[in-house]
Order: sequence, then structure tokens, then C-alpha cells
Amino acid sequence: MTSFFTKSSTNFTQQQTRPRLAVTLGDPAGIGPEVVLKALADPDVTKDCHITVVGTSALLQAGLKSRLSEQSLPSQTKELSIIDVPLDSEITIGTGNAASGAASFAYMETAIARTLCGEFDAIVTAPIAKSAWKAAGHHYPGQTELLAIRAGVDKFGMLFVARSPHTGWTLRTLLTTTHIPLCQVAETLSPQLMTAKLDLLEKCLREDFGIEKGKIAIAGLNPHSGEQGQLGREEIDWLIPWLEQERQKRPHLQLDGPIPPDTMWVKPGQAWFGSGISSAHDGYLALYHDQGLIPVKLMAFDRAVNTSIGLPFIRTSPDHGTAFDIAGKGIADATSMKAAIRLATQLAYQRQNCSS
Ligand SMILES: NC(=O)C1=CN([C@@H]2O[C@H](COP(=O)(O)OP(=O)(O)OC[C@H]3O[C@@H](n4cnc5c(N)ncnc54)[C@H](O)[C@@H]3O)[C@@H](O)[C@H]2O)C=CC1
Ligand SMILES: NCC(=O)COP(=O)(O)O
Repeated sequence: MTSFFTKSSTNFTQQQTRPRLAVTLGDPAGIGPEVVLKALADPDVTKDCHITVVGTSALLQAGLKSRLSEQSLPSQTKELSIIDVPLDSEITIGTGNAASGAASFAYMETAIARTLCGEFDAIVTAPIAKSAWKAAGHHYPGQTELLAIRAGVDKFGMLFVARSPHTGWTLRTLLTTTHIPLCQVAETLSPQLMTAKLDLLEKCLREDFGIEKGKIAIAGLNPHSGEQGQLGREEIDWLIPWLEQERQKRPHLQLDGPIPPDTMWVKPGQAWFGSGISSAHDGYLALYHDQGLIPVKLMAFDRAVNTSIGLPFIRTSPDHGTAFDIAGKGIADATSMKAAIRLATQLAYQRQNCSS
């Protein structure tokens, strides 16, 4: 199995228990059911974990009967373990709306409640449409925030993890702010928020990826990190002083920054495509959604995994969305969903190792 881990072993032993994963179907009008079925048909993805699908059984049956069944899929849904969440209203494939939003929200609530009761070690979520949740009356910026609220945590993060198929190097990008309008980014960023995210990233590198003395790159906000105040003052006013304080507090870490946001991605790009792994960082702290996710998706759209850190359980998800434009056509690529299941499995084994 492809490993996301740089140092720790991923050779699972007989003594270890296969992690129990709840896999939600996401928005049923999107490609979620398709990528879940395709992932579950791959024995390399399923061999080290026990998967229970949380979603609408009838949808999976329909998926198996449709042209999706021309692909490699589990031969029958009875081979799958499913928690059936029936639909209240009919779904139109390719159209996210109140009905599809109500369904994907119900899948999440079911998976979260059962995980909090101890039934699962991890939740793997297929994508939802935030607008469909809103249409159904559920006002959350996304699944990450719902998970954090239900788990009762206020310090949590959205981390994207991807392993290069070219070099084996792993890109880890944490977003400081996530689903807010761009015009609110500067006012939302603060030294306190940055410290909270750095705490999460340091802990995650250490506990989940076995990296004790991490090298972390921190982006600037403005072009050229403000060009000494000429192109924006956030770096001078608080980002550089904050970073200096953090360097004193965390001498075991190498904290580089604020790195001009455009050039920050040159070294990871080289490490991803074939040169210069040694000068790349173990973690990248981006200040806002698109600053972090444009490079992630350029390098690794087909395989990056969105991981929620800071929760009392593991949660992973593919990096892509509902892809309504191709839903029902049988052409969705399940590589990122497979990577999400693999990473959840590996994190669960890693946590078993830590607690034994
Ligand atoms: N984790 C989650 O729940 C996420 C949900 N979304 C939601 O998805 C919805 C659509 O977002 P978009 O920005 O359009 O991004 P998207 O990822 O759904 O689609 C972008 C483009 O990539 C293609 N694509 C996406 N996944 C693919 C796959 N597995 N195989 C082949 N092609 C694929 C689509 O056909 C489309 O052309 C939005 O409502 C957004 O909020 C977006 C990202 C993550
Ligand atoms: N762009 C990332 C994203 O939309 C993740 O959303 P969610 O997993 O919090 O629903």
C-alpha cells in the first residue's frame, strides 16, 4: 500500500486491529457514490480496514446497475456493509439542491454520531455541496466545521496531504483560514489564530507523521510578503514579530517565513516533480484557501487528501468537489477517494501504535 509516512513503519502487524471506517456518500447528486463504489472495488484499498458505507442503499444499487457497472465495482451491494439512510425526496443526478443537501447532511450526522459513540475509528467523507446544505437549511461553511462543532472542539484545521507519484515526497498544506470571503481574510488573520494553527501542524507532524523536528514554511499575505511595507503592512505589523516569537518558543522546529506567497511553492513543486526534496519543507502553512489549494490542486488534484486535524477521531476526504458536471457519467476518477481511505487507515494504525 502506498504510504504517506516518511519515517514511521506502515507494515501492519497481526496484533493490530483493522480500523473501522465510516465512508459517507456525500451529495448523492454528485460523483460521491461513484467514487466510493470504485474505491471499494479496489482490494488494495480495502484489505487493511473494515468499511461501512453511510448513505442510501438504493442509490448504490442503482449505481451498480447503471453504466457504472461497466467499470470495476464491487459485484453486489450485499458485499458491502451499509448503514442505510433512506432519501426523503427524489434526487436529480447532476443537480445539487435541498433534497440532495438534506441527504448528504443526514449521512454526515449519522456517521458522526456513531463515531462519537465509538463505533468507528475514522470517517471518510465524499464531497458535499455547501450550497445544497444551505438550501436544505443547514448553515455550515462545510463538513469540517460541522465535524468540529459535533465533536466539541474549537481548535481544528484543514490539512491537505498528497504523496508524489514521481518522487514519494509528501506535501502537507494547512490552511489558516478556510471558507470565508477573500475580503475578510486580512481581518480574520491574527497572531492568536496563527499560533493555534501552528500548534495543530506541529502536533500532527509529530504524532501522525512521526516528524519531531519539522521544517515548516509560512506564507506571507501580500505580494512579495509586502515588499517592506510598500505592498501591504501585515508582514511588518505583526506576521514577522509573531514568527520571531514562535522561533523562540519552538527552537526544535525550523520556521521559515513569511515566504512570498508566489515563490513559496517553487520548492514543493520541485520536490513533487523530481528534484530538491531535501530543501522542501515538512509542512506548509498557507494563510487562505486559494493560496494553499491552487498549488495543491495543480500538483495533486487527482490524489490529495483533505484531512481534518484537531478532532478526537480521524477524518479524511478527497480534495475534489461534487463535480455535478460529470455525475452519472461513470467517468469520475476515484484516485483521491482511494487515497483518502488509505490515509485514514494508515492514521488509524499509527494511532493504535501510539496508544499501545
Ligand atoms: N470536500 C468537499 O466536500 C468539497 C466540496 N466541494 C464542493 O463541490 C462543489 C463543486 O465545486 P467545484 O469548485 O466545481 O470543484 P469540483 O472538484 O467539484 O470540480 C472541478 C472540476 O474538476 C472535475 N472533477 C472533480 N472531481 C473529479 C474526479 N474525481 N474525476 C474527474 N473529474 C473531476 C469536475 O468535473 C470539474 O470539471 C461546490 O459546491 C463545492 O463546495 C469542493 C471541494 C471539496
Ligand atoms: N476546498 C476544501 C473544501 O471545500 C472542504 O470542505 P469540507 O470538507 O469542509 O466540506
